[in-house]
Amino acid sequence: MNQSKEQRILNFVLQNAVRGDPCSVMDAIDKYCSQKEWAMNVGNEKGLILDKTVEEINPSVALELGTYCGYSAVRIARLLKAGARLLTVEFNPEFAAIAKQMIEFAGVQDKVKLIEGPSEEIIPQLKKKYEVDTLDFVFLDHWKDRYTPDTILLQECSLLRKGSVLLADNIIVPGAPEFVNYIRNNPRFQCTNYPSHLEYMKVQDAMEKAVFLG
Ligand SMILES: O=C(c1ccccc1)c1ccc(O)c(O)c1[N+](=O)[O-]
Ligand SMILES: [Mg+2]
Repeated sequence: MNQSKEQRILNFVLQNAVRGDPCSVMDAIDKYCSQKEWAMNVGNEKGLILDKTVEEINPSVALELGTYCGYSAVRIARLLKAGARLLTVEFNPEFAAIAKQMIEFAGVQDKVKLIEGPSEEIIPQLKKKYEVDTLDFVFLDHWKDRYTPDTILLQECSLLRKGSVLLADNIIVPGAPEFVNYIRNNPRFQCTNYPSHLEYMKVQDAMEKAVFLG
């Protein structure tokens, strides 16, 4: 049966990266997706914004919405301190299966909990089922029309605390205009925009950071 693009990305990583070396995994994905087949990984340019945000926060508990092939999960997990953890949520079972292998090959599986299912079902389970008190960092990179309802749901579930940081990908392309309107006009968030480019393309994109003020 024809392989999926995501399987071809994983195969390229398995053949070209170094097991247990997260940076080699990120580099292999970026090389394949810039030279062979475009894919919706956050990429290196926006990835550096993600890195700086994670390093500033040094989170104990981080949440990612939208795992895809695991590129940003590997990127985030490699920066986490001992004992810190990333919960990453993926709705698509095929993507989740690829991401699981990618995370394990990169050697960051002990820091990452991959949860398969819709974000609107998983978020209300985080406290009791996944033993989360509050989230220090949330990376939003899933369906763009879920950014706003899931941000509201995080608040309703008391998962944000004063200083919790949200970072949202794709503010321009594909775009999340409803989320931008919601978050920038909400007095409970302090927002910062980071202009960048769509992964592997010369197309304007941006990330939005939103600090929860409590
Ligand atoms: O929505 C798409 C998309 C739309 C159409 C075709 C391919 C991808 C997309 C594009 C770039 C992203 O960085 C990203 O996170 C996504 N996404 O689905 O979450
Ligand atoms: Mg994205």
